[in-house]
Amino acid sequence: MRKQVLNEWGLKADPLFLAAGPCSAESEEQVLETAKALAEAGVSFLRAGIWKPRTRPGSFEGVGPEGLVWLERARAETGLKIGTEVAEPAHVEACLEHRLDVLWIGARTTTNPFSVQAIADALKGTDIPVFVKNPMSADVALWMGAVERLANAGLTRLGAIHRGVSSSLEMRYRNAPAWKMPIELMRCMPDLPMICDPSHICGKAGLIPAIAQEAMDLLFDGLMIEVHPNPPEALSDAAQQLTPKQFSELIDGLQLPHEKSESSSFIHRMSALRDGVDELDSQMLELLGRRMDVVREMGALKREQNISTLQLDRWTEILQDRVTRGELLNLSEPFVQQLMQSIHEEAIRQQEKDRIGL
Ligand SMILES: C=C(O[C@@H]1C=C(C(=O)O)C=C[C@H]1O)C(=O)O
Repeated sequence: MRKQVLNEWGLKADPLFLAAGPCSAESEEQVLETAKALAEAGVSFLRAGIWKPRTRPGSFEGVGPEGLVWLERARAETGLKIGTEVAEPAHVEACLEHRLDVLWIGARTTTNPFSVQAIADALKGTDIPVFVKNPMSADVALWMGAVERLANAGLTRLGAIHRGVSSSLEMRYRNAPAWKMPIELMRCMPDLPMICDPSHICGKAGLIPAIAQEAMDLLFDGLMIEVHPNPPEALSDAAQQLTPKQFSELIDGLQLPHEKSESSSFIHRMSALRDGVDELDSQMLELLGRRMDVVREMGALKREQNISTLQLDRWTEILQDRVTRGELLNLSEPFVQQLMQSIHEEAIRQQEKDRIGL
């Protein structure tokens, strides 16, 4: 259904919505060469950064409005639709002047509601499709807020792009995939088209196919992928851009799963397994409830003796022990850590609730 909406906006989404093109427009030749190579690959729109927000100054910051002329020429020569990232009202005005087909708001901009509101105001009276990338931090409310600001400005053709979140703990990827964020947005805004940007999650070309496939398995409607005719020479994000050939191979190799099956044996077997999960979840919740009963009793004892709620040595010992036990049960360290941290936070809340009367 979300794919159908994209098709209605004139953005080809069958079987997949695909946005591809260079991280940055660098020269007219580079834009045209990429566009021609992608015209055959069934992409929904040609993407190219015109204004590049870089982490530190001094690196290539985009060619500016001149690049919009190159995009228009690419559209005229190939028939591809064209889109770029906007970060401020002046960008919006320039893009509307050059009749871009699609815009997106980048992760850094989504982080700031002032910027998003200024863009929404500049877009009032138009109904150009706008995609909102997730904010840099794992904050779904900010992401939803940006979509809502655009909707409140009267825009109806809205979508989301997931590009991962920065994390000091993530070693493998440039940005942690943090799939729970787009999944939560899909749950809260089920009609919003949801695209994945594996280029920014991965940061390295070689990792992109696996993440693109994972996005398909998680019901994303499409992909936005950086493609450059000569990635090593790219002026920005050289390591994560694919050649047009690599892009086509990636798309050809994707498996597109269905959400539901008609097979009665599958339905029957899944239903039995789901009953098992329901039962285990119910036992798990009961155990957690009992754990909290014990925790509250400890809280009462501490209160009587004026002992601190937080017991750092005990907590450190618990965390280490549970991670080790989890590994024996095939549970990953980050998962057990997060689980135990959530449980500990609730334990503190329960003990403090009795203590400070919250
Ligand atoms: C339950 C206690 O209080 C806190 C909660 C803990 C827990 O949930 O396991 C551990 C240490 C304390 O920070 C305790 O002191 O043992």
